[in-house]
Amino acid sequence: MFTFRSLVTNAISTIRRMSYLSRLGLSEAKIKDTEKNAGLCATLKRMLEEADERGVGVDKNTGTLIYNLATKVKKQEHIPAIYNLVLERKILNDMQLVAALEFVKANPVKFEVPALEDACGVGVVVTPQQIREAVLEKIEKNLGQIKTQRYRFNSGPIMGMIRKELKWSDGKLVKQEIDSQIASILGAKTAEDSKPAQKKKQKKPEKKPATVEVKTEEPVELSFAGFHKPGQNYTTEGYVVTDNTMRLMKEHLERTGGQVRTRFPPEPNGILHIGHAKAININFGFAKKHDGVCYLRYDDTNPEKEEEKFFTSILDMVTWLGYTPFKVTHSSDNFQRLYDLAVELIKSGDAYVCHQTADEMKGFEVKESPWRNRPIEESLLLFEDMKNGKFDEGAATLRMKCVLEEGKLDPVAYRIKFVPHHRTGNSWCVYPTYDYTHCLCDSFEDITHSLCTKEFQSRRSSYYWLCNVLEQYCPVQWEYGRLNIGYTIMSKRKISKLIAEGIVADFDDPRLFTLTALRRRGFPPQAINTFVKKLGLTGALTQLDPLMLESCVRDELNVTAGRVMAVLEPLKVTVVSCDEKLPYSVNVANIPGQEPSHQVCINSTLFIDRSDFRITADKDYRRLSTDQTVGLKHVGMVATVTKVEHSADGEVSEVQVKLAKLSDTNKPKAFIQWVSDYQVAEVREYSRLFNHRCPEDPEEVPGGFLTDVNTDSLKIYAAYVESRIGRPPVYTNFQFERIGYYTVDEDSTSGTVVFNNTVSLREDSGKS
Ligand SMILES: Nc1ncnc2c1ncn2[C@@H]1O[C@H](COP(=O)(O)OP(=O)(O)OP(=O)(O)O)[C@@H](O)[C@H]1O
Ligand SMILES: NC(=O)CC[C@H](N)C(=O)O
Repeated sequence: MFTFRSLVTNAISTIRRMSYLSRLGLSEAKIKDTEKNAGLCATLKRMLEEADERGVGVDKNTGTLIYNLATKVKKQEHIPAIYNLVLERKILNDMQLVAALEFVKANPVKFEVPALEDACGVGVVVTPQQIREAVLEKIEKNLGQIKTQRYRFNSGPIMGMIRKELKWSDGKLVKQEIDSQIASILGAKTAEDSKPAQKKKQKKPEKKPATVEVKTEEPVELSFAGFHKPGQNYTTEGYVVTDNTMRLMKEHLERTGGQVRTRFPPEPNGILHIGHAKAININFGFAKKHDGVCYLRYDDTNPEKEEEKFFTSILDMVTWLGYTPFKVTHSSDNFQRLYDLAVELIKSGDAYVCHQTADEMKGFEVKESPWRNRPIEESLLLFEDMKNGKFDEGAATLRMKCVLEEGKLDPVAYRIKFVPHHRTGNSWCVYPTYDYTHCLCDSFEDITHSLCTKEFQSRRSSYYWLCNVLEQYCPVQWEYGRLNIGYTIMSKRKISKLIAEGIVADFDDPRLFTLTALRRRGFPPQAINTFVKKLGLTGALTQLDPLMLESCVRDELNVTAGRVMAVLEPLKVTVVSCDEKLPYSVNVANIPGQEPSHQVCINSTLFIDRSDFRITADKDYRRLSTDQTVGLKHVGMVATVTKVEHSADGEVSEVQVKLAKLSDTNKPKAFIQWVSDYQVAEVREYSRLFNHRCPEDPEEVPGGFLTDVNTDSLKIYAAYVESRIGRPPVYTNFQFERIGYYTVDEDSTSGTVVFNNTVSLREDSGKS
């Protein structure tokens, strides 16, 4: 309950806090914000006390410098050296302060004060005369523009150039000088000068022609801005510098020659999905861009889930996406080395054998292990017992004495599993965990950038801690956003469920978003790479719409897929008369605007799609009917219906037409595809496997993802396709004119080609 006394005490303490924070010249809002950060408040208080002890007055400028130093500095131990320069009035502005902070960041272990002073321009005086002369020179160079643009002239670039030339000049003085020199050239502002600038009329973008455009765009590139240079690990946020850091870094650089080294580290417990394509592009792409190398490292520390077929298919997919690993390695290559280091970790008192159960360790508010402080000798013996199979599974673990970011205490380094390993057989019954293995394997491989998804951010502290405590070279971990796609699921366990329920055929069912499924559906690897690159390193945390990926696929196939005429539901058309002698052939480019070409031949029997004929046309219907003509693609003919035949059940069974040469007087509303010399092919049409964007979200789908399955996601047609294409190799891409893109499926036989629908021609018709 609030008493009058407590209210008064609170008010007094607020006034006290306010009074020292307000000495810094901060706004009230900033003071309120700062008060929320007890650590920062304590630092600021200490700094002000020091200024008082040394008798240095704190004016507004010094106040701002103090506040900026306290908030921008990454390591508390760097404050005294820089603060000293502030109190000695040697650092006078923010630019110098930033330079000082940069300097200490780049020299984390030791630095001499004169070098620091040099780096932040202590004692460098830029006189008003120097500023005047530099401004004059730039103004003269831009005189023409200044006179025509008058007060609309953008002086920003001049300002930038001068700040570069006269590095420690006072920005305010430079700006004043530029303004005053411009004013002396132009004289007072006129009424015209004060009018708002007229916006340039923007030309309406021209409507895209319906024909195919040849892509001229540069390939999309991922931007890796912000990543550190090899050797500069210690400049990165949160990196921990120890007495060994610089020595280990020097040795690392001697081994690598300063080369960028990354790794793509999948667990070989399933096949890769579209999310992994992002990880592959980031790891291989970054290395490639910097003439570096990327390892493919199988993170094989969970023996029960690993299978040979996964190892093979992972490498297969990396290669398919166009990347070649520098070396293929395995975490298990290092099992002995990792074990030896674990022994060292126990010896240094940084790990212990624990007998808490998995349940006791779960959650975040767990109690400290009662075995945490057991004698080192005891842990050494017990760890050996663990290795020698003297404990049951779950009866003992090796735990590291460190705290994860989220407050989780003492992550497990080793657990017991009586499971033979795919590569090491029965040699081991203790297996290292991700937290123990990953950073050390990165270190052994001299990885410079350990790139992983955001959920590993909370493991950064244990990553750095372990490398440092074992005195191993410590790479830098960088995180990027996970890629998730809507209307599908990617978890291996859930896909297995779909297979078990008979909803999809296997992991490579073209309705899934695994990489093998996308290859089978005809998605070109280049399109997948472009999609991932367009998203960039960050990316939505929510589900992206698959339409974005499909659009990249269309762009790619538009310029690479050969054109073919096909009809999914054939309707027989008999030509009763024709201006040309039948059969009649023409030459058609395989891909518009490109070589080579092929012949299409029309004869007196042809087939069109059922959807392209109606008995009568309404005003929106543009294709063939008894009262409307239609053009036949490529041959320049116009069809007019002369008779319609029906089968016994009343369905249209045949249409008879006469064909006239296309002329200025008989132009039809539309041209349709047709086939004369055809082969029958099986065409599989797919639509989304799930009805909701997030089938795993209980709010969207309370009944669970299995209840959200679209039961109509596969349709099979016995289509007629131009016979000239014969038996094309599996994964050959085609555009079925006016329908969509298709690829040859591996189920094709010597008798029948099976096609999978890749995407429709246009986005809207792709929606199910
Ligand atoms: N959806 C995703 N988006 C981007 N990167 C991913 C995605 N899924 C996994 N990765 C990254 O790919 C690399 C190898 O992944 P690994 O197969 O071990 O991950 P995982 O999380 O087990 O995948 P899964 O989603 O199949 O469970 C890791 O660096 C991981 O962070
Ligand atoms: N750091 C990482 O990239 C994590 C890789 C690891 N194989 C995992 O996903 O569990």
